[in-house]
Amino acid sequence: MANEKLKTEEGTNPSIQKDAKPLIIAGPCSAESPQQLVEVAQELKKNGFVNYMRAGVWKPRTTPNSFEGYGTEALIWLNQVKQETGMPFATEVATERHVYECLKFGADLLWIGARTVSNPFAIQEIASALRGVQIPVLVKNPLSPDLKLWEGAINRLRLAGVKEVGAIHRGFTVWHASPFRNFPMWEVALQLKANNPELRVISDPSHISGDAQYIELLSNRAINLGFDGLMVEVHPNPKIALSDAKQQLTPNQFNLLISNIFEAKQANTELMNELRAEIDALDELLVWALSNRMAIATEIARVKSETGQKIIQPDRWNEVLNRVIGKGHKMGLRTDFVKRLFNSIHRESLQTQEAITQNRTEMVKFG
Ligand SMILES: O=C(O)C(=O)C[C@]1(C(=O)O)C=C[C@@H](O)C=C1
Repeated sequence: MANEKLKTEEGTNPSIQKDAKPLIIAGPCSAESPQQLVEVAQELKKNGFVNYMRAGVWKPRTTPNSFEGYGTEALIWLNQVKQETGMPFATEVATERHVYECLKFGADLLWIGARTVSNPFAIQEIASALRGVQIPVLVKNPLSPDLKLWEGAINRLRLAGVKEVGAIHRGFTVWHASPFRNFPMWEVALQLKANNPELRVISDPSHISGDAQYIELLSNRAINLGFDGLMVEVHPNPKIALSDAKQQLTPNQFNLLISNIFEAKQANTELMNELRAEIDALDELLVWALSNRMAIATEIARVKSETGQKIIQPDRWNEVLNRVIGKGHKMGLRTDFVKRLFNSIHRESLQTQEAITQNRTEMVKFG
């Protein structure tokens, strides 16, 4: 991968504090077995961009009898995988007990899901359980586009003393036909960012789309809008996933996604810098040319005042204008633009000349 600068540094304690690097969290929707977790952790480690491996342990499911996660047993697996691979892990908590279990088994980051964030009692319970503990916590947006409720949950954690709080945009639940599972309503998350410039806000294209085919599109959109990172679901074999099979990427698809987004972005930045440097150089030439032109107009003004010629010379000006319009046309410039630009230069030239001749008349009168 070309974009070495953005890679996570080996051995550094991952943090969610704002810095230049994107915060990347990836991994399966649910922790399904120790083998599944080792396999995905090794792949994510190889990718080099991933700060935390995600895996759901307790799954708040919409429909009863869906797979609800392996609970504490899965935390034991995650802890072992972390020892083996060195990959820090993140999981979702919804109750006080979840927080205690996660802390006991060495979770490195916690997130709070949309359903839980929608309930201030649940958030307060989690915030109180986190008092005095330093672990990064990310708060997903609530189910409805209620910015105050989202900010309220973030503030409850801050008031409990959690220093590293961030946010995850996972879209909003709507009742209408849409290609996406959730409605992105980017403006809500952007407003959260605007209100809290220090807050790291990442996007979760897997939950917004509910469909692996839209993840690149949504990830690109998020990064271009200035989100601070991504949370993406990755499974060694999505087809057999126990939850959200349709929205999980294979490790290869994930590697491609990351290289497409960040390498393309870096290439774009380099190209932009080169192009802007060229514009700067040309602007300097323009200013140099304008300043020289004005110096010559000043010289002409002196000659005019000595020989009694009028400052404005319509015939000469038409000649100048037609020549530059003709040249401009050949070089792809619109006539209207060249006309406006040169008429403005002419006005400045006339003003400069008037000031000069005025001065000279006064000098003759009084001096
Ligand atoms: O050619 C002149 O007489 C000038 O003073 C120069 C200039 C110009 O800026 O190009 C300025 C005023 C005239 O109306 C025509 C042309």
